[in-house]
Amino acid sequence: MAVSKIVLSSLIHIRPITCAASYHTRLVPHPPDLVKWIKKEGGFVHQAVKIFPQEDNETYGLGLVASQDIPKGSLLIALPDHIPLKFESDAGDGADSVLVDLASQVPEELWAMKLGLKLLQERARLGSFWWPYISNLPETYSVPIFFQGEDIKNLQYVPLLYQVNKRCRFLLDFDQEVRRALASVKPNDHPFGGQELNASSLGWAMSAVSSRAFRLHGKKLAAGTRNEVPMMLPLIDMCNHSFNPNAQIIQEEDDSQLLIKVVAETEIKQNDSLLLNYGCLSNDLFLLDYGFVMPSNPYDTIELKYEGALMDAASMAAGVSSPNFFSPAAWQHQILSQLNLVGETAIVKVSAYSHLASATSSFIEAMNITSDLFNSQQVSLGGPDLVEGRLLAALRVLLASDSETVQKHDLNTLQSLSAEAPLGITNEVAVFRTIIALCAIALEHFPTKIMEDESLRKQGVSASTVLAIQFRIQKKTLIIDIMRNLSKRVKLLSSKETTATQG
Ligand SMILES: C[S@@+](CC[C@H](N)C(=O)[O-])C[C@H]1O[C@@H](n2cnc3c(N)ncnc32)[C@H](O)[C@@H]1O
Repeated sequence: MAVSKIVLSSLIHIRPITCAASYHTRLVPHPPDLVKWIKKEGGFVHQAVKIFPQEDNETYGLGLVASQDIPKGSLLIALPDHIPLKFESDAGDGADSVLVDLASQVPEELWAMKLGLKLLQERARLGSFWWPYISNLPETYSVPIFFQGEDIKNLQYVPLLYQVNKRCRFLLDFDQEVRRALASVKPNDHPFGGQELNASSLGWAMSAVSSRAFRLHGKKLAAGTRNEVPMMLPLIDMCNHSFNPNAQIIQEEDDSQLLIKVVAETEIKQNDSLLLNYGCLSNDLFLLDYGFVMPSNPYDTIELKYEGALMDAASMAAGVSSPNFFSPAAWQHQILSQLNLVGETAIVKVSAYSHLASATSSFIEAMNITSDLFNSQQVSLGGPDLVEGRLLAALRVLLASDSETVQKHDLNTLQSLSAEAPLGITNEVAVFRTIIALCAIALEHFPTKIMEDESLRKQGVSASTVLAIQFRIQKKTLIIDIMRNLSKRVKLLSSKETTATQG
């Protein structure tokens, strides 16, 4: 069996997520009242703020709702400094030093696991100060590390499959590290009160943190500045996400204590949910870290490999083929280097992933995908820029007929979509047609069509299958939207060209 399949089934077998489990279900059946606890600890909760199940979407789980109209600018929640759960590595007993050692083995990009260790420690500690908070956390998370193998395949999007596999692989390896570290620990120094951890409980903690922590200012440093520190904010983290939020988090210093507040950014009507903006993230990150997908996400992108053969195939399909894709002139090559689109950086990218290379390659073999995809440059389409500047500039330059016109422009102009046709209309049309063809190639790589996805989604499939299907529908819709947008631009440019010729 391929390593990846073991990876995936391990996570699933250790802590099965049964169909009955819902994202409403908390760690204990009747957890303490979070609002009462915050107030008892000196915090503030607006009298109209209530915890409520969000009924319109299964993955929403619980949320905060206004039980009456709340004027703009009102203080909704305030947490004194001792309530947020942070990983403070300078506290000093034996148990903490084991935790600090383990945390030091977590790669920076998986920072949520560091705070996750602290969360697990507090979850295991009898009489933990944070138990009223922790017992209110969801029992399960809808992130893809807990998907069945079939649903991981159902995502159909290689860059995300790669990230999911990377996280699963990390959790299995880290499970071993944790076991090794705990084997030699004295009972009094055991950071988890003698309880064993496994990949599944580590995955629970990592997901709890990635889906709920906020990065805010931490303690004051000697230089008077403050670091950005991830922290879990009880009650505040009951707010769901929107790109049009009606609430925002602010931090205030009060007698050198940091106070964390949530304030109404707009007027909030009775029965409206309190919504925060978690960030301008792609659906890959929303799904990996939070376990949901944003429909029509303006920050979603698709990743493509920048590679001569692919660009050539696309330009050929667009009817604008150029030998330059395989053998750029020296001046073109120089610009490609400035754009980081030749050889060297490919190696840097691969080495960043190299500790997971073996797991990844078997996963990718199992998925029938060539690992070559990760050996090349990634460029993106979509998001606010529509076309990543590096790709735009590379195509403009490679499809340009002479160096003189190109030399008239700086790299920023060449990378900008709003710089209208800097190398002439014919060049710009050829560039857009090539990108449209790239989109068509990307679309063909998905094994199913949107219509098939839609009908599958209606067939009473599991919540994680629905999520995987939603994810891939959004990616395909994004590609089609990019093609539409660029086609419009081509039409507009072509009509300008015709007018100019007729004139
Ligand atoms: C910070 S918590 C918010 C409180 C959470 N709903 C609960 O039940 O505890 C983030 C989680 O809420 C859900 N969520 C938040 N915003 C969402 C949205 N716009 N669409 C779907 N699910 C959302 C996701 O499950 C996400 O992982």
